[in-house]
Amino acid sequence: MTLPRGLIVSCQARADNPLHGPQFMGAMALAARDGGAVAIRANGPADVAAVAEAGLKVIGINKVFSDRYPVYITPDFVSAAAIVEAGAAIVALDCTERARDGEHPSVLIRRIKDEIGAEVFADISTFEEGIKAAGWGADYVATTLSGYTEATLPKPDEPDLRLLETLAGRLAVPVVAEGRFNTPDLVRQAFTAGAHAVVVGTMITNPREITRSFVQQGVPK
Ligand SMILES: CC(=O)N[C@H](C=O)[C@@H](O)[C@H](O)[C@H](O)COP(=O)(O)O
Repeated sequence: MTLPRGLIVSCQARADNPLHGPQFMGAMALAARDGGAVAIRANGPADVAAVAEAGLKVIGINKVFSDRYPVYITPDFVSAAAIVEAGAAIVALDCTERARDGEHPSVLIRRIKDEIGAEVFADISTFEEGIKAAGWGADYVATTLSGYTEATLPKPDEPDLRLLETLAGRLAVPVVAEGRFNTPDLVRQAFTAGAHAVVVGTMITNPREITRSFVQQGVPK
């Protein structure tokens, strides 16, 4: 287990976001590091290589979208190998048992650990998925996909503290809180509920969404 305890900042911006690109994500990672983050989560080889410059542990993902399958977070071995090559020591992947084009997550976990020597961070959405992922050998289990799978829709505004707490009470591997931990108070609650670390994305690294939230909640119509 190499992931430090503390705040992890997710530095991601899709192609439609004005901050898309490794230059911006690299700068975000430096800012997060200087603010006290202990690790960075980033998407795709170019961004992973850029955020690695900050010198923190990188949890890499490789989003590959398909018309036919719902799984998109590092869906196969090739996508995992590419981000390890770019500098990620930890690979996060969808460990739900939803349909995918290729190997089962249990096989992917074993191959990533044995063939490329990276740790595996399991993104799950339910208690059962978390138990299974740990049984398959995942080094970390995270609540990332709660609210995003058929079993957990519709997505609430709040994070899934209950899932976090039940997993942390049961698993021997570290459980990471991720998804809608939008305030320092929610981060504190996550640690109280047993989180080893907490990943915050949107509320730190997405100024467009932060602005939208101010406009929607603060500006009179
Ligand atoms: C479901 C999915 O694809 N989540 C992604 C996973 O990498 C990211 O889009 C999220 O921003 C990240 O999980 C952090 O969560 P939040 O932005 O809520 O703090």
